[in-house]
Amino acid sequence: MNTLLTNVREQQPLVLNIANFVTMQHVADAINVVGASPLMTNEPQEAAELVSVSSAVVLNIGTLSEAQWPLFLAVGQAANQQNKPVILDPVAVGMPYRAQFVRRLLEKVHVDIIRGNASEIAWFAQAEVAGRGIDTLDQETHQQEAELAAKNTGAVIVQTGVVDVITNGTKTQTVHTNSPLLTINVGAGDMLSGLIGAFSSVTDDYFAAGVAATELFGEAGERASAQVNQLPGHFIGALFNELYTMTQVEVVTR
Ligand SMILES: Nc1ncnc2c1ncn2[C@@H]1O[C@H](COP(=O)(O)OP(=O)(O)O)[C@@H](O)[C@H]1O
Ligand SMILES: Cc1ncsc1CCOP(=O)(O)O
Ligand SMILES: [Mg+2]
Repeated sequence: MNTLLTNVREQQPLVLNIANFVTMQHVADAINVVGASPLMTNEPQEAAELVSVSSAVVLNIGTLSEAQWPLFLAVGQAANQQNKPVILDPVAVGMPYRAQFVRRLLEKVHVDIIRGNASEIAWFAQAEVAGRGIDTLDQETHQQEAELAAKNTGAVIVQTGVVDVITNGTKTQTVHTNSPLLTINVGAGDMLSGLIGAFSSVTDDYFAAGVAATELFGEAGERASAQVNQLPGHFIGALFNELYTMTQVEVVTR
């Protein structure tokens, strides 16, 4: 049994999410079925009190707005003040408005883990990896960009792709799973960011939390893809069933 997964199911940590309105239901469900407890908010005035009952905070910029700046700031700073891990999902951060928003945010909030696709992670390395909107167009593994992003930000980087790369800038592991349906499931990355929130709630080793969550999610995706004959229509249900029932994780991690 994956020990961190056991800890999540035993401790049932509350994960506070500033979610995007496209995938928030799937993110809440993914956190819930794995054994943790999701909470979403849109009110900066309750930031400190909600962070006080949470074990981790996930900031997802997918549908951000200038009106939400006080919310991101209040929740991020409350998490820093209360020593709760902060996970950033920088959806489409290469776009100019989002880039300046994240630049401002990183000046005010310490982020512990950044989970993104290769084109999003490349932004933190001042590099370019082809992307369009929420997606990466480049299927190569960009380990150097991920390692530089970690050094630049001081965060653990979880760069997802054909091969997932987890790095703190000096130590790097790659997770090898193959579930193409995850790429065409809008919200797959958002769900993984939520799971990383759950796993980083039960350990101070955010590198290990990133690896364990990525392994679990990748294997659940593989198993679910096989169950639905690689068709997307019923994939999310099969994925939740796997996240709910899996106890063993047998992926290849190097
Ligand atoms: N080309 C791919 N083939 C198989 N799995 C992939 C591929 N790209 C990403 N994944 C998987 O899909 C999930 C979401 O990753 P990704 O699509 O990179 O994030 P986002 O949805 O934020 O763009 C991850 O679990 C990742 O391992
Ligand atoms: C389509 C879309 N637009 C803004 S957020 C979002 C969902 C992004 O989900 P993911 O990054 O997990 O694919
Ligand atoms: Mg994404």
